[in-house]
Amino acid sequence: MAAAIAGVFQPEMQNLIKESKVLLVGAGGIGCEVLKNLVLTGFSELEIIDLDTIEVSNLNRQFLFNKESVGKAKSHVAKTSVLKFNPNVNITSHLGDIMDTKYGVAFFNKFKLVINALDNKKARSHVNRMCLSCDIPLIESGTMGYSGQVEFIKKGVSLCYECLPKSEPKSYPMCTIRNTPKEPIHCIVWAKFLFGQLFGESDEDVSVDQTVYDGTETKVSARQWAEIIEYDPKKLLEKIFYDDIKYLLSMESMYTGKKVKPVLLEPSFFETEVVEYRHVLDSEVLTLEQCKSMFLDCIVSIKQKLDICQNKSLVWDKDDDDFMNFVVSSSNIRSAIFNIPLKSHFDIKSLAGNIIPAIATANAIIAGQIVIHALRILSGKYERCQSVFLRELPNHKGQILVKDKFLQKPNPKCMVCSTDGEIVLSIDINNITVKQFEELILKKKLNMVAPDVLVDGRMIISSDEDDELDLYEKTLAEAGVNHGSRFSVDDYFQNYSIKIMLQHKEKAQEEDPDFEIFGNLEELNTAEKNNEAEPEENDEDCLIEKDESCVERVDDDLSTSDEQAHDMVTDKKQEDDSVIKEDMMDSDPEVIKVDQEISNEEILAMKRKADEASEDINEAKKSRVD
Ligand SMILES: Nc1ncnc2c1ncn2[C@@H]1O[C@H](COP(=O)(O)OP(=O)(O)OP(=O)(O)O)[C@@H](O)[C@H]1O
Ligand SMILES: [Zn+2]
Repeated sequence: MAAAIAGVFQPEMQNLIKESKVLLVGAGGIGCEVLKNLVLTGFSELEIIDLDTIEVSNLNRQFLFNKESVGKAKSHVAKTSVLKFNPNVNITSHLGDIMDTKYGVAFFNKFKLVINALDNKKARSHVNRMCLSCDIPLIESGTMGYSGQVEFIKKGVSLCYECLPKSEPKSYPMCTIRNTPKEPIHCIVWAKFLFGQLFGESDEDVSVDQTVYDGTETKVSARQWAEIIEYDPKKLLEKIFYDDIKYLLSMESMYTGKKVKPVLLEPSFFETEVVEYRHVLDSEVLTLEQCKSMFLDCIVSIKQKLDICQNKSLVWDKDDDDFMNFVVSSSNIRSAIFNIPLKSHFDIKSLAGNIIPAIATANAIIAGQIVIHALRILSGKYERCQSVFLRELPNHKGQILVKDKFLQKPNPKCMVCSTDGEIVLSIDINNITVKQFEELILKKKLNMVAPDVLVDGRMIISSDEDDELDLYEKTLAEAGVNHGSRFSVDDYFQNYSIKIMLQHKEKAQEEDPDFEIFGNLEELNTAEKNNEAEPEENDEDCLIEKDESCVERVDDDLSTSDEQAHDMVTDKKQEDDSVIKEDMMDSDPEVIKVDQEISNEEILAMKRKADEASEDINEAKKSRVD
């Protein structure tokens, strides 16, 4: 089935297709489709990289793989499969991480075009930087359920991947989770934390500590108490769903205003016999009595698993029936206490596992569009490579595949693709070590791989192991960093530099964010003024983050249409403050807001343009929140 492109394309284009070396990053859902399309279109010089091996769950949509491929490298199997369609193609496959330093500038420079078919922001940001640095056009893509998008990225020509703020995974205030849940998801998140607290490494404690009356009245953690009572299911039930609730109710001030007060379950609930629940379909909602019975049963089974587990710590997994039952039963009992509707096993599994099913058709449509972009890029028609969006529902014109009217220009204030990138870091210099600064801010937040840092001309972090700087365990203050110091940060691997201006801000209380990043000083001052003017009544400072494990990148609300050309407007909720706040003591960020600066004036100007261009501005405002 070798590609026959003679007669389809002009001779010059045929040569470009045959000779242009293309790198495909990711051989998953979109990657497999793209590879097949490239090969069938006549592309003949391809390299593909993926760090993963094939799992059974990939087989429903990653059709270059079959049962025999399970456990083998995705990139190698994908290569072998497509060679059957067209054996005249030269494909090199790599089993590896694209962020590995062996895939540096020399590797990227070989390619005429790079295509991202990835599933995480970190790798996407990295490839974005490599392509900007090598000035290679990049096609960025993503799908989520029925939605998807394709974007063209070229240095100085278009927006880069990091030009606009990205929506962060949905997060919930920790205080809401602990004390004032309002929606089923709050109880589901709480139940997962409870699992961690009782059986695993606790991220957050959601059940109160206990006093043990053993003559000494010792205060012990809920986990220690559970061990003391040998995970007696009935005692746990009573503690979690009665004693803890009574404790919450004792804190009068907690339930002022609109906050829903929990209602104590009748003591008889804890006494009654167990009922049968196993016949209930996953799509049906259990009764409260059935939830109780399920809870009692799964505690016994989980305890058995804990006993045989070597390190005495379990990790919650949606695919373990007992673990899942724990979350179903305990989240539903808590919902009943807070007058929140109960949910079915099926719904809770989707919410708890953050599962958005991958749709093969969405991947196929996006992959088709990627190849159309690739052809336009090769023929230099950059202006025709506007972003394309696959919508879950048709727009007012009945279209599901819509594109921006114009190619968006780079954001002059982008901290990645603009030449004068400088950001302001507000942090307590006595409360962070040089090592934490490197790991949590430079690598984790700013996506660098191997940074070198000079402060006021003095090196404090080096990517060269031979440089023995010996400062890593020191705080920034001890390493000679002051309020107003300027960091010059270079990542030679990514060929990326940024200046960071440091503002010392004492961490007054535990809940204060450990650091904040602002686009510039003006923004910092505005944020500070706002803080002074309106102290946040809410519990925003103790947010937790939802898993994003299964979510590929995509616009949350793809309501773009042809006319809604300039809707690079972010969702109004996000544009309020372009700040990153993060708790660096946790491995996971506690609070994240969007980074990078787009001034309000710019946003207004964009909105005005969108107004002019669109018949339906309301729809436009909702879109583009990736
Ligand atoms: N840093 C990286 N280097 C190389 N490949 C990567 C990197 N990060 C992610 N990938 C690959 O990108 C692909 C993305 O594909 P996809 O979104 O379909 O994910 P998947 O893991 O195949 O499916 P799912 O997550 O739904 O089970 C995966 O095969 C993944 O291994
Ligand atoms: Zn940019």
